[in-house]
Amino acid sequence: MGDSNTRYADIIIDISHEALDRVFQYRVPLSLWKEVRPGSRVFVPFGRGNRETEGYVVAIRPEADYEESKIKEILRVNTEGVSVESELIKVASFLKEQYGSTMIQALRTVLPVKAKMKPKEEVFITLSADIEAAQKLLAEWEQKHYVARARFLFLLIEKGRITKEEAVKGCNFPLKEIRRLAEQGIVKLESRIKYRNPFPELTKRSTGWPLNEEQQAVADNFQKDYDNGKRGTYLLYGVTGSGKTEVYLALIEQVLAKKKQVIVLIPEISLTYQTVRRFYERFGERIAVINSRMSKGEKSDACERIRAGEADVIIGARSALFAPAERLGLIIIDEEHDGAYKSDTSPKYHARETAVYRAGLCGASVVLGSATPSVEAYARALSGEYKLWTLKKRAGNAMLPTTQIIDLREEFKKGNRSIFSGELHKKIEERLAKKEQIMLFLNRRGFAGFVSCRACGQVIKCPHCDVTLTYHRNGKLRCHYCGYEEPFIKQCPICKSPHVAAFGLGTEKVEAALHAEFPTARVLRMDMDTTRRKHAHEEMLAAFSKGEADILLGTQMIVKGHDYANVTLVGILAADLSLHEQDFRSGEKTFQLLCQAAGRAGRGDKRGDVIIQTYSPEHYSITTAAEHSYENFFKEEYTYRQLMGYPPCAHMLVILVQSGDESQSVIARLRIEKMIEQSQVGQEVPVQILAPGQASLSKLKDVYRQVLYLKHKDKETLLDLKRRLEPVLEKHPMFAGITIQFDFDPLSHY
Ligand SMILES: Nc1ncnc2c1ncn2[C@@H]1O[C@H](COP(=O)(O)OP(=O)(O)OP(=O)(O)O)[C@@H](O)[C@H]1O
Ligand SMILES: [Zn+2]
Ligand SMILES: [Zn+2]
Repeated sequence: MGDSNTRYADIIIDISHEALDRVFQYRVPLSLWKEVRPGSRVFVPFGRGNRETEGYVVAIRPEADYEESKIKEILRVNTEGVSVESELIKVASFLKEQYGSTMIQALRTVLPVKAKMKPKEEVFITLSADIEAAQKLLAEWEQKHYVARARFLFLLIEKGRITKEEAVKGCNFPLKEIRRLAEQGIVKLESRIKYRNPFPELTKRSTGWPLNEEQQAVADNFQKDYDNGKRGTYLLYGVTGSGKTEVYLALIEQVLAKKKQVIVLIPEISLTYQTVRRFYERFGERIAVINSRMSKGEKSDACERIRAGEADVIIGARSALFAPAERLGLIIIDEEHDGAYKSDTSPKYHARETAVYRAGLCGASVVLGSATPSVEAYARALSGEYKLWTLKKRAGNAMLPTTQIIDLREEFKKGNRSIFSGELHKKIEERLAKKEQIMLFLNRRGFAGFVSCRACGQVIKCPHCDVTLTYHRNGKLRCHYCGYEEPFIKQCPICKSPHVAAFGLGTEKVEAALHAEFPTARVLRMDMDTTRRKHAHEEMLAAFSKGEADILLGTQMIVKGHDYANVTLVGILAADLSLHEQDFRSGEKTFQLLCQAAGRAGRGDKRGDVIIQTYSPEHYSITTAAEHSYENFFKEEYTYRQLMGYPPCAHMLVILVQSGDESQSVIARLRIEKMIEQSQVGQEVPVQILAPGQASLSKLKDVYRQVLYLKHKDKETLLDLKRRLEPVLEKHPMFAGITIQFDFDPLSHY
């Protein structure tokens, strides 16, 4: 055990991704105990000459990993100003603590990418003359035997764009000559810096729409708090099409006026031209976009601009939360309910909580926006932890669509074996005749083989867990929460119908049905298959928005934040697929999908219709979505979570145990289970342990996965348990070669 009079600090010297594996240990002198914390900047003797070098403290420990006599001491703390790195290291420490991971994993998550060398400025040459003129010129030059010149022009015509090197070195055509061609308007020279603004053709508009009354009230409220120095977390709950983006733009303007920076998080899939251009139109060159398709160099460049303060509106997906903004004043999280805000690799952090933590460190506010807030966020808004803003009406003249629920069991009884109910069929024909557009949405979640009865809609569930059983290749039905199993009987337990089957309905099948029933309709199918190619997703949406198709058919990916004025019918083909996922959040996910999908209808001047086809017309997720009533949905859902002890009413910690050896993974899981059980003896309210054994994804890339679920109403109790467990898991010989991951309040099942 460590002497209680010693304290050690893990320090990183070179703060870049590449060097992150290397942590150096130093002793913290007693006089510095108070000051030295994760994130502190300190000076230490480093290297052979013990040069005084600056480093960052990333962790404090009571024990040393090396021989005591070899450990050097920290010299002093750098108190000059706070650096954004210090802040991000504190965030990493929070991630490790709250979500469970190693400090290195946490640091790699938060620290900005630094490319070793900044990318050189590259000069590109493109044609400015039209292609026919260029070809004529090429023929002329070839005739005159202008070899270099002709070679250059030929290459340019072929490739459309070449680099200066290709021209000068490859074609032996001097830069001086290229410049002359540019002066004559034949070619154009462009420097690579241009990529910073992907929308050079857009001109900055100074103002947007004048805000309507509801929007203005929100903007005023924020301004008042901000001016009074009040910072906090706000939940902007605004129905689909209520103009939340316009509100964000107004809030950003207020914060920029205070010379602060803003981070705007958008789900990756919505990070499209359509959304980003609205920010460009308002803020022009002050924007930096960070997305996962960027190269390391581009990311590093964006980070440099942010740190230098050249860019002060940062837009990106989840990881943009860690942008090195030194003057951060506001973090906006759009579509706050989206599952993509939770990381699926360690540390499995949630951007919402992490944003609130980071904002707290630097005196920023957080605005969460959604038409269908997560149960977590709304519960916190009701409890007063967040401030709630509501937009009840659609912006402009648009009205919320009318919604009709169609019971697919009735259709089956009537003898309709088509994918489309009679009502939906009729409405599709009407829209085609009127040249209005249609979106058909296929709920593909929970596709993985839940079993239901086509005659009565009954879904086969676990008797202990209120989740669906899933069909396994071994011919059994299984519960992924508790491990319960039963044989698959091809007869409905309720109505005795033999039409019991693992459910499945693919987009291709629907497309074929559309062609058969509506032969003249132009159909655009959007799913994982048709959008694999880069930019395919955006191109298809653009084509649909230009009216190049009558029907857009797709999965989840078509529901996100699109704004098409001509869409007046939205059909949801099988609304309940996601209801039967082996997941306590399935009711919430279904409600969100339905509302967001329905929200695409009638956003222009014409009122929209929504048809929801389902086998569970009485389920509250479906009825409340049809009423556009988030409040009613929330009441039902919250009661259910309370009853079952699910988040946010209680907390859940998943421990995932992985090993290449099956029996080792089982033994390790059993060992942990025993340790936890023993630790709970005598506890007034013990942690509840659910141990289904193998995860539903029981083997992944030859790694066996065992899982434990821990439940307790106090988050602290679970965090404390994790804290006590971690050092044991690290050192105990039983866990050598075993990977153990934590997931706090999971968003998906294991
Ligand atoms: N004050 C306003 N006056 C007129 N039109 C507006 C106003 N504010 C927003 N709009 C328009 O209303 C439409 C919906 O706005 P926006 O996309 O911001 O809504 P949203 O709340 O983000 O919707 P969703 O959650 O469905 O994505 C847009 O076309 C927008 O230009
Ligand atoms: Zn069960
Ligand atoms: Zn039945």
